[in-house]
Amino acid sequence: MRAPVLSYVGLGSNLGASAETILRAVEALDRLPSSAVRARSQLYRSAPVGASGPDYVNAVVALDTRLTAPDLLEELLRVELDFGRVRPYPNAPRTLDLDLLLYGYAHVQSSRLVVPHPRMHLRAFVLRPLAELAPDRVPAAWLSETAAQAVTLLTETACALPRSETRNSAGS
Ligand SMILES: Nc1ncnc2c1ncn2[C@@H]1O[C@H](COP(=O)(O)OP(=O)(O)OP(=O)(O)O)[C@@H](O)[C@H]1O
Ligand SMILES: Nc1nc2c(c(=O)[nH]1)N=C(CO)CN2
Repeated sequence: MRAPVLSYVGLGSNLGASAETILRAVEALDRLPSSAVRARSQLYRSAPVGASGPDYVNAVVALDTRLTAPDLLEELLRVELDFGRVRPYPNAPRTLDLDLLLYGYAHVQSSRLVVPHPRMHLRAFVLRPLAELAPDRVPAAWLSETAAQAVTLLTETACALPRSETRNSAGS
């Protein structure tokens, strides 16, 4: 059996009940085959970057997975569809966006998947929650270069569901 790989997945939503959607999506990620959510960041609110529309809610999870990176991407795309994701035009508001930010220390470059995520270093809405979970994966220069982007913490009391529990082994 493959050894588990610690990956980091970014979650975003700016359509519907976004905070609740993010928390339910974390539960869906924890149910992925051969995978387990190890930790979830707090939730953050920010204006859309490079787009117009409602504010986003963003978070990051640490996901232990025995799936390959391409298989994990397929699962993420399936979960997005389960949450009603449609793509009418680039950067359109979305019920749920899942980005594979990091897959261990692997570098992946194919027509369908690029890891580390090629725009993560430009996005405070990714770096702030990722730095909570994995400060060693977020260079200080990236944080300072994105410091002007306003990202505010959503209070946990505003969220309907509790933080996900940490589990000890990567799925079955
Ligand atoms: N690391 C990655 N994580 C998620 N999708 C990726 C990744 N690398 C490449 N992709 C590809 O990007 C495609 C389009 O993704 P999507 O429509 O969610 O983009 P987006 O979230 O609007 O923009 P951005 O990629 O800038 O966050 C996916 O179908 C997938 O094949
Ligand atoms: N604040 C914020 N802005 C964005 C986001 C996002 O998740 N949060 N996602 C985008 C495309 O993935 C484009 N812009």
